Amino acid sequence: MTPPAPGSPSLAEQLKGRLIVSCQAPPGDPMRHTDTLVRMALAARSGGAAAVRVNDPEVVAATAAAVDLPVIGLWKDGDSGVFITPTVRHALALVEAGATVVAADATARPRPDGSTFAALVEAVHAAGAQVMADVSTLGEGRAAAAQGADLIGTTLSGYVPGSPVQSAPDLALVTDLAGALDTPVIAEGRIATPEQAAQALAAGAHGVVVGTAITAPTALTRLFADALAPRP
Ligand SMILES: CC(=O)N[C@H](C=O)[C@@H](O)[C@H](O)[C@H](O)COP(=O)(O)O
Repeated sequence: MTPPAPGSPSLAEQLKGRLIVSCQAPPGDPMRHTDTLVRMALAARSGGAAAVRVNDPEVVAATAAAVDLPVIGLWKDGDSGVFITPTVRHALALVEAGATVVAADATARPRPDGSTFAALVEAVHAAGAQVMADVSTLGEGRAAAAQGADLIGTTLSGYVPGSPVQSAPDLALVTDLAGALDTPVIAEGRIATPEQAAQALAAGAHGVVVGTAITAPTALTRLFADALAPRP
């Protein structure tokens, strides 16, 4: 990670009031192809995104090389428990690949190697990058901020045990986090329209991540196809 040139805006300044596009594809999806995901990131840049959020060190490296935007990198390893950048090893691989920010699960659940979120923050900072804490509750957001996270994202609201499944963005959590913390809050999860993105900013978000609504043609096609001919 190269530090910003003197006088250049900080990452938080670059993200203030702006859109971050999540360019990811689930396992088995035809779009899960590094060059394709890089093309999506380039399109996001052309469309006005201030940063991109990208999964897997290989995709982070290819995106950082090709796209002139901050890359928020994560590494999904597994599909249960803490699997978004679960360990320090995963986090440092993302920094090595060129991530400006490492996004990591900061829920209260145990990490697979018994490490702590605080240790991950310390290691990423020592390597010269920043940390986005993916949380599901106000308490997790407070804890992550106290442990030194640079950004707090509502990413995991609705996706962990005890967090009610929702179809809309969790703007109440955005409001609560923004009211309680000095650390910038990033609204993420189920933001499906430009109006919802604007509502997230109005609720106090510093920036807004949109994924599926922009970069997931398989899921979007399914919405339309199912509306015409619902599957059994
Ligand atoms: C819960 C989880 O694993 N979220 C992931 C985090 O990186 C991604 O699968 C989401 O697409 C991303 O958060 C953006 O959200 P949405 O696609 O709803 O705009």
